[in-house]
Amino acid sequence: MQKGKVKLGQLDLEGALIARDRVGIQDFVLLDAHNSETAFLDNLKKRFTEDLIYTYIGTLLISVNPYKELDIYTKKQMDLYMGVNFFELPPHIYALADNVYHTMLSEANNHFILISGESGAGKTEASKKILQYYAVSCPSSTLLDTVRDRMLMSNPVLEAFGNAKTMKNDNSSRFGKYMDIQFDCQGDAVGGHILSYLLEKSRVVHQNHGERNFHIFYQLVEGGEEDLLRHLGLEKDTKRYSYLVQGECSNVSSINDKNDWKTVKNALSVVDFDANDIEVLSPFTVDHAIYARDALAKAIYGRAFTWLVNRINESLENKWEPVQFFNNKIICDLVEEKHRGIISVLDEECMRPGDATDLTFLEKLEEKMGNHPHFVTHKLADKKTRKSLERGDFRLLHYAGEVTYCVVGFIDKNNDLLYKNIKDVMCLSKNPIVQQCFPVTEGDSRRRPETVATQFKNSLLRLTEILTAKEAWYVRCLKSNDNKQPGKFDEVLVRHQVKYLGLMEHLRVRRAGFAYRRRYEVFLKRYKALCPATWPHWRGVPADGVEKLVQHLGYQPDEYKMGRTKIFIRYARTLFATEDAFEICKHELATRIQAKYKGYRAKGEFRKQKEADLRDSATAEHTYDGEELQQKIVTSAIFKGKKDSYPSSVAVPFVDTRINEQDINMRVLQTIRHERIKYSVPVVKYDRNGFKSRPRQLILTQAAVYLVEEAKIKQRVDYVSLKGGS
Ligand SMILES: Nc1ncnc2c1ncn2[C@@H]1O[C@H](COP(=O)(O)OP(=O)(O)OP(=O)(O)O)[C@@H](O)[C@H]1O
Repeated sequence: MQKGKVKLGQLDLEGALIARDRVGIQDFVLLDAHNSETAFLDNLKKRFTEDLIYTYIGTLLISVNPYKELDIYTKKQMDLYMGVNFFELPPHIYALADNVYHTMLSEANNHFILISGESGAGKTEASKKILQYYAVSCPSSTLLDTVRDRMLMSNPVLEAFGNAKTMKNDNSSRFGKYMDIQFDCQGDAVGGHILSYLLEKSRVVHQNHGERNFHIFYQLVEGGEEDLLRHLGLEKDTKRYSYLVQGECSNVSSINDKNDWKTVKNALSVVDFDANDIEVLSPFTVDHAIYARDALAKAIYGRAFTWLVNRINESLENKWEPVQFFNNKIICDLVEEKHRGIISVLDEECMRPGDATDLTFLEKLEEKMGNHPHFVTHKLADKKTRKSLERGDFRLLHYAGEVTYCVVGFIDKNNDLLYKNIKDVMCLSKNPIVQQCFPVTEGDSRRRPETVATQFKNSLLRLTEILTAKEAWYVRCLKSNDNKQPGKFDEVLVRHQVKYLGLMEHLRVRRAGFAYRRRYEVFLKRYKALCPATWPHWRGVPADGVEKLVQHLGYQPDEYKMGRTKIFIRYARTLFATEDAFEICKHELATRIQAKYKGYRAKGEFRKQKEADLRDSATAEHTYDGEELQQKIVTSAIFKGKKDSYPSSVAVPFVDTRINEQDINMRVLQTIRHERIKYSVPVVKYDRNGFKSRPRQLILTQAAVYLVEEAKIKQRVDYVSLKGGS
C-alpha cells in the first residue's frame, strides 16, 4: 500500500508496517477464490515469504512457524495492539489476546483460546506470547505482579518437567496443558490454574533414537551446583545414567541445559517452591529404591498427561460449527464409542482373564469392526491395499488421510496396572512431598486400575465440560517445514495441515454467513468520514448513523443486515469497496491538512493572530473544534520553535490549564479526524505558577501525530512538548 505510506518519523514505522502487511490477503474471508486450496496456500506462502506469519479466517488466527526470531513481539508492538479493534491492525496473536480480554470484560463471561497444530507447529510459543501479552497489558500492582510473575514462571518449570527433545521438536511438550487465568471484574489478573493431561510416561525409562528424556534431568546434572549434586548423590555426567542416554542424543545446539537450570531454579523460587520442595529427596532403603526406580520415574510424570489431547480437540470444533464441517463423528465413534470403539476393545482385552496379546487385540478389532468403512487390516484389505499393510497393522481412514497403526506394544502401554504397585511402594515413604503425591484414598485396594486410554478419555471429557461453558477462540499453528529451517515453506506439508485442521471448511462456514460483522460504534468510528451526515460527529443512535452511512455508500439491501448491536456484511467486495473508499478519503484528508499547513506558513499575520488566541486560551474556558485545534497545533509549533528558550524543542500549546489531560485526550480523539492510533508524546504541563509537571504520555489520533511529526521535521527538533498556560 505505497499510497498509504507516511514518511514521517514515528509514522514511518506504522506506515511501513501496514504497507508490509498488505502483502496478500490478511483475512481469508476476503479471498476471492475462497474455494481454492491452491489460492489459500498461495496467500499463506506470499505472506510467509514476507515474514507475515499471521493470517485470519474471521476471528480464527492462523500462525505459520517461521523458525526464526521476528521483531514482532516487542513492548512497542504490544502497546500498538492494546485496546485496538481486531481488524484495524495487521493480524497478530496480540490482537487475538487483546480481543478476547476485552470481550470478556465487556460481556462479563468466560472465554478460552484453543491452540492446535502438529508437533513443532508453534503452539507452546503461541501460548507464551499470549501470557506475556497479558502480563504486560493487564493492570499491575505489587500483588498482581506476583500473580503475573508466577504465571509466567510456571512455564519454564512445566517445560523443564514436561518437555523433551523429539525428532520433530527440540522442545516438544509431552503433555496436554490447559491454563486458566482468572481476572476480576476490573480486568486484573488475580490468579491462575493449570490442568495437565496424561503424558507419554514411557519416555522416562525409554527414548527413541535421536530423542531425549525430559529436560529437567539433563538440566539438573549439567547445571546443578556441586553441593546439590553431592547431596543428591548425583554425578555431573549425563552419560553415566542409562535413562538419559538411550536416544544417543547429545549436544543439541538449540538447548543449553546449564543455563536452563538457572532459569528453572529461579522460576521454582518465584512459584514458591522452597529448598525442600526442590530437592525431593526420599529416604528409601536400597531395595525399595530399586523397586521404586521405574515406578517413581513414571509416576512423577504420570499425572493426567496425554499427548493425544490436541488431536481430540479437533472434534470439539464440530460442536462449534456442526453444520458445514466434515462430520468426523463416524471416526470418533470408531475410536471411542462405549463397548464398541477401539478404546473399549483395547480395555476389554487388557482386563479379561487369560493371555491377551497385541495380536489377540487385533483379532478382536477385526471381529468387531471388520465391516466399518474407515477401518482396514492386512486380513480385511483387498489385494492392492494388503501390499501396504503388515500383518500386525490396522489402518484408519481419517478424514484428512489414512493413518496406519502397528499394534505392537498397545496392550503393554495401555496397562497402567503398575500404578497401584507404585502407590504401595510410594506410600511407604515418610517424605511429606511424596505423601502428597501419593495420598492413600479409601477404596484404593479394591478399585480396578484405569487403563491409559480410559484415563485419557476421562480427562478429555472433563476438559470438554470446562470448555463448553466458555466462548471459543482459535489459533491454528502450521509447521512450515520438517527441518526447522527458517523461512522455508514446504507446500506439501502445509497443504496437508490446512486439510486436516479443516481450514477450508472453516473458511466456507465463515463465508456462508455474513462474512464480516462489526459493532455499530466501531463501524461508525472507522468509516464516518465517508458520509457528510456522519462526519465529523454522529450525534444520534449509532445504528441509525450506520444506516445513513451505508445508504450513502450505496449498499444494496442484500449486501448487509442490521443486527441488534452489529452490522453484518455479506460480500467481501462490499467491504473492500468501503475500505478502498476509506483509504482514498484518508489521503484526501492528509492532502488537505498539508495544503492548509503550507497556507498558514505563508501568512505571518496569521501567526500573530494565533499567538493572541493562545494567550486568550490560557485564561478562558474554550472548547476547540477539530479544525481550530489542528490550526493551533501547527501554528504554535512553528511559532514556538523559533524561540531561543526552546532551543531543542517545539512547544505546542493548545490547552488551557484548566483542562486536565483526560480532557485533552478526549478532545483530540473527538475532534481530530481519522482512526485513533497509539502514539507517545511527552506532555510537559505547566501549572498556573509556571511550574513544570512530570512528563506524561498522550494518545493522539493519526492526524494529530501527523501534524506533530511534521512540525518536528520542519523545525529540526527532536521532540515536541504540549504546553498549557502562558
Ligand atoms: N512465533 C514463532 N517465532 C519464532 N519461532 C517460533 C515461533 N513459534 C515456534 N517457533 C519455533 O518452533 C519451535 C517449536 O515450537 P513449539 O515448541 O511452540 O511447538 P509446539 O506446537 O508446542 O510443539 P509440541 O506439540 O511438540 O510441543 C520453537 O522452539 C521455536 O524455535
